[in-house]
Amino acid sequence: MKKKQISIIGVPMDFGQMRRGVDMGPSAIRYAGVVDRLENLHYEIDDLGDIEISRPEKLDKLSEGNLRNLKAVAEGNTKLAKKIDEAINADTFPLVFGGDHSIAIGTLAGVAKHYNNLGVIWYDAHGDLNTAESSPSGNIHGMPLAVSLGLGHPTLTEIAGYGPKVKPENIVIIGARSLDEGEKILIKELGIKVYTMHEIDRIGMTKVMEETISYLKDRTDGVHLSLDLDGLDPHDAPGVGTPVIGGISYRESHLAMEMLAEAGVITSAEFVEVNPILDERNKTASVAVALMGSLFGEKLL
Ligand SMILES: NC(=[NH2+])NCCC[C@H](N)C(=O)O
Ligand SMILES: [Mn+2]
Ligand SMILES: [Mn+2]
Repeated sequence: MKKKQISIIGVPMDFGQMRRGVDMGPSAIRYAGVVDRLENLHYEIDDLGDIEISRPEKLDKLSEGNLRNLKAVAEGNTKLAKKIDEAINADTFPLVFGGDHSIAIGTLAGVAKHYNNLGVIWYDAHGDLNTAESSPSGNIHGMPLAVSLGLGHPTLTEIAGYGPKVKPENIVIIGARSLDEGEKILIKELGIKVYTMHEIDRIGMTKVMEETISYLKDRTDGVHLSLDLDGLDPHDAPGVGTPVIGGISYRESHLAMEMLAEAGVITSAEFVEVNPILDERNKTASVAVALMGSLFGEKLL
């Protein structure tokens, strides 16, 4: 990691899906000791606190078409994009805690304008490539990657006043094992690079990360890591809203983070979908913090 200063930004957002509790993710991750962990690695940490997200009880849950809570999701992400922008202008590394994965819309809106060719590693069981038309659920947390490609409702694709944020050839999805039909079509049409669980089983995480790193190094000038905890197997990360069995192991995930640290390619990161209500004694938040340790260069010896 190039920058020695990290800005932590919490996003207690749960409007991108239907299970309450994921808004407590940022607290759970802090409680699991993230600041000490990163300070021990000699980073200077500035915890900027949480983005203000309206409470659902107060909200007129304005949905549009098949886009649940569209207005609330757009509002939160607009604020987030601004905060990210400030963190990067202050020459710090933005480290974002979710919240559901719809917050990647705001993170990428804030990050992408600082790069000509931003790369994205999407570590996830899902593709999150749905649009209102293809989504089986209407949940916006299943859409952020499509939105960042410029596909979807303009209220989302134009956040921060520009779009698209990323190019399909600069994206690598790792850990996919649950894709909707429309997502599969889009992946083929756009030629997005995907390592499904099949490839991870077959060639191993070492090869997957070697290939990912050299692929992105060649074509990008910065790489954002968007890590959905449901990319991991539910055995290791049970506290998520949309678990899918047969996922990436704790060990493989550490290896992936260690290889990213060694390569020094990551320029911003977010850890999302931690839901303490569904968790077992804060296990998933602790796993997230352990992975952040590896991402920022922690070693045993
Ligand atoms: N970030 C997530 N956990 N996304 C899950 C998405 C699930 C499903 N593909 C949907 O669109 O509803
Ligand atoms: Mn997911
Ligand atoms: Mn996701």
